Amino acid sequence: MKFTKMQGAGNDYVYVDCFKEKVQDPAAAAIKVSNRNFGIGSDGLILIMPSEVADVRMRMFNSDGSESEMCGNGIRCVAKYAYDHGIVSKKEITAETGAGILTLQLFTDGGNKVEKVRVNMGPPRLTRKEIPMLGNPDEKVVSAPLNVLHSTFNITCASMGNPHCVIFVDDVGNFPVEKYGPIIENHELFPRRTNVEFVQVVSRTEIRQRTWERGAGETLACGTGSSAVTAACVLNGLTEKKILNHLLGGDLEMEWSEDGNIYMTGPAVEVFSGEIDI
Ligand SMILES: N[C@H](CCC[C@H](N)C(=O)O)C(=O)O
Repeated sequence: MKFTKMQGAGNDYVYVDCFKEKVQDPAAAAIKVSNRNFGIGSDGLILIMPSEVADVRMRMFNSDGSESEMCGNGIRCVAKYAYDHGIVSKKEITAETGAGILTLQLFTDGGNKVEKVRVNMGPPRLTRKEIPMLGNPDEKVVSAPLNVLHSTFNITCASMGNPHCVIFVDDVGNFPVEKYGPIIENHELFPRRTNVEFVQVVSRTEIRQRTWERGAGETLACGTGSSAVTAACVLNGLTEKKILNHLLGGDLEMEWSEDGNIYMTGPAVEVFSGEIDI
């Protein structure tokens, strides 16, 4: 199988061009290629596929083999791959994902390669039934208490096609993400598990985020997570609607626009290509 390794803000995936390649068992392939000792090393596997309703289609598998509806850092890399490798020739493209059809705007460098992508991530879905979460299906979850081990956290939850649970902390750099992340990911409140974002508010326009991803553990960045966090910051009255988010692997520019959609702008980088037996 031919592949291309790409990363967006340090959130790295193995990308396969399914305009050319066929992947029989993507869940098994994701587990194999993601392994950082016995495989290529990545947070998961992303398939770049033809679509009947958009310019390109993305399917995304976590490093544990589970499939997610959406991946924010991944969709920017899919757009870069599609443009740089001649699948599309426009700078505004559409992509079919498990979270619907998204519109992306591509920004190129001097060599006409994509270096930055702005994605309309759509609106945050805020009710329990949309996330999904147990409890009153039509209720929003904004700063609701959740007991974990011997601590109580106030959680704000949103779906960007995939589920997110946002928790504000004082010192995100020293927060024990590995201790609380997996317990919240697998908490009975979330029937499809959840991604967990820990966030420190720096100012009305700047935040820091660390992410415990469903199916992958702590990663250097999460684009859908950053979108859910943007909504959570505003819903809790902590920031403006336009913020700069510092993640472990880089920065994302975020905006919850007046049109109700969340816009994410960030880098997309091709690292190397190769072939692997699967
Ligand atoms: N890192 C990705 C999200 C992966 C989400 C995945 N872990 C899930 O199961 O939903 C992003 O940039 O949006």
